[in-house]
Amino acid sequence: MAAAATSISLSRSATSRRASISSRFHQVPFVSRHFPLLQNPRSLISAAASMSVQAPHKISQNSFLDRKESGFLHFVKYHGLGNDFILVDNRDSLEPRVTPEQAVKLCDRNFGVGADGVIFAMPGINGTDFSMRIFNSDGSEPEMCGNGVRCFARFIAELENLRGIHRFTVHTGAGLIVPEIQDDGKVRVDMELVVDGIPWNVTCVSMGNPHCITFETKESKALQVDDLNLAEIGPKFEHHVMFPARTNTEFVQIFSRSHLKMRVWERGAGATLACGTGACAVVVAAVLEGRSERKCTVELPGGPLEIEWREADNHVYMTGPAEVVFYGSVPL
Ligand SMILES: N[C@H](CCC[C@H](N)C(=O)O)C(=O)O
Repeated sequence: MAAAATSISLSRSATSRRASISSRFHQVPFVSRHFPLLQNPRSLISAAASMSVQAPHKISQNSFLDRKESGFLHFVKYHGLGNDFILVDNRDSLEPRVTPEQAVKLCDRNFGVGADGVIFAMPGINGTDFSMRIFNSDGSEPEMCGNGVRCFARFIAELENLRGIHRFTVHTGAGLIVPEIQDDGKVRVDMELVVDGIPWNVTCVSMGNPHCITFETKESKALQVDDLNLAEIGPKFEHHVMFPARTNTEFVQIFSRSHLKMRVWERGAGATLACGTGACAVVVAAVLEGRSERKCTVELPGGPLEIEWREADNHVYMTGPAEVVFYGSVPL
């Protein structure tokens, strides 16, 4: 186990960096560290033990970001409200330069750098400016990460030396994300769901089974549910990468604050005439979005259901008919 030479160089944080780091880091010198890609966490200890602290000298963040020595992982540590990540410049390849197993070691807070995940800034895909992949600290790979994408945006701004307000497109496992760096250094991300190239405003509700409810696309401010081609759009929601277990999808039109109309594309069943859990999820979403009262009539293609999300006990009550169609016997 070769102890790798690791050096720490201290430098004052540059003014522009202060804009991107929360105030509690305002006076702390920026510490840049680069760790050789080690085979096991013990090596990190020997590397840490053998590290020599050079006399503090100023490095520009650009010179650090330009470091390319092979055999080392050069990274920048970011956090979004304490959710912290190791950010890696991977713009030269769509293959992460760190494996999930190495990510686990790097994220180890005792034997590694310590982080909630490793995020890779990669080349764009299908015309986007960049793509982002992330490994969790357990080595698994999520489709997306809200705090992470803000850190990603700040990292891109450093790498690309962007100043002021900037928006760029990022391909992620959850589809297209468009972060916007604001002039105060904060990052705004539109977390809409892009399905078939169209941004939809959605609210997702679990009734024990997953439901994705939408009242509008970003462009058109209200759905006319009878005009929708469910056979075309339904499967694109059901199989969207955002829903690894797939989802039921309810498309809703508001007639009044107590009268909603919905059509449903069910997971595993397609367009059905009625969906009880879906109607319940619709009322929960409508209340959460401030669109309806807690007690509504939900009109489905097969007929109405009375739904109440009762404030007193937080239960959702569904009232509706159930009728015999016929009696039958079949040979098995
Ligand atoms: N039709 C059922 C919902 C079935 C949901 C199923 N399609 C799923 O995969 O969750 C209902 O009335 O609640």
